[in-house]
Amino acid sequence: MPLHAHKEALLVLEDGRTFRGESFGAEGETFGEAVFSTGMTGYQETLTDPSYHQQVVVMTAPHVGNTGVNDEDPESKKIWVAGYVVRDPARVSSSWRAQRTLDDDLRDQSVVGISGIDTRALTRHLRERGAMRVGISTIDTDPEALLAKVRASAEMSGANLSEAVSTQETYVVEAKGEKRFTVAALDLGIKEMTPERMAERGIEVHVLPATATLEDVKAVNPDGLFYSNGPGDPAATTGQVELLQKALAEDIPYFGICFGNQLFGRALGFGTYKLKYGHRGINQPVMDLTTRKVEVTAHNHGFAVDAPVGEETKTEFGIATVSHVNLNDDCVEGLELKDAETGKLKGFSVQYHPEAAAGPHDAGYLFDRFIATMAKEV
Ligand SMILES: NC(=O)CC[C@H](N)C(=O)O
Repeated sequence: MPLHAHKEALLVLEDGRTFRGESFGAEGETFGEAVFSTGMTGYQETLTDPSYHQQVVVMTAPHVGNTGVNDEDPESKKIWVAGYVVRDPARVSSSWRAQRTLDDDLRDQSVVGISGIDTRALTRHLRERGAMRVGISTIDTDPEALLAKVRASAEMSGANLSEAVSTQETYVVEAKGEKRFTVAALDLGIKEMTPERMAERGIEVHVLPATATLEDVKAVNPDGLFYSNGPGDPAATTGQVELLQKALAEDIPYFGICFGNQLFGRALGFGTYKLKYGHRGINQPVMDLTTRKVEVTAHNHGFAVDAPVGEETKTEFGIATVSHVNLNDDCVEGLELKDAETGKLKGFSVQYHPEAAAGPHDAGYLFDRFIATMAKEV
């Protein structure tokens, strides 16, 4: 299937750097935070990850769209990225699983993209100057005019976005085989693979809206509480931090992924901060400080927890420690909370993605650790 005939498109960064390319996907104008993903595979999963809400994703992989689009790989019901920047879109989709082209999907879902961009130069710019706001337009190709709109657009710092992407209604993902545990999972932007990974281990997952209360959580009679990944600034997501504190005070075992790690950190009294350009890709090396084992892991985060590595922190809920660190930049990648008296694990979280779609499955053991925590075995 050939690409549609394309017209000129313009990309302008907040600091004034400008790139010219061609329209890819929908025509129009879009704004967001420019971030780059280094994943060489998994563009469908990236596009449909709700954590990318209000972000314009730059793909460092030079060829995007080669295997087209299917209805099996998405991580949610729609494409969430605010815009999409690629070097060279595939002219032909080639896979027995392909149902449509990527270009068609972007058009159908009104996602504005740009192709023909020197994504290597753009990525180096973001790496050196940091993530920043960006605009893409096929209708206003005057750089000065677009720059003014970029500078007037919303910032990621201070943005509370999880409620906008969350389910409105609770739904249940049934356990596969024998049901062993019930988990209340707060949907802050959950990816479909996460309840799936729990269900295949015998967990019945009740996915709750981001606005759920402690009563809603307890109504499920859960063995454990889970917080998902999600978009936005953890410092702006206060209601969910309060809910987590109440659950920890009631000794409900906890597991959090990505945003769920940042909110766990805040619930324990640590701060969070914005990374210069974040981690987005599927080959980030992380060390488990307990076992000293290194995992290759999938990431998508722009914020991180500020907690001391190698030190115990006394909190009102127990003793907190940093469990995992990133070997590229020493950033905190996991937290653990133990009961001050018994030393039993009360909760833990990781900044990366053990459900890994796309990505390596090195960190899949963390779902088993959640089961062991709920079973009070660790
Ligand atoms: N994938 C996520 O959960 C991202 C968390 C948060 N929005 C960040 O960018 O750091």
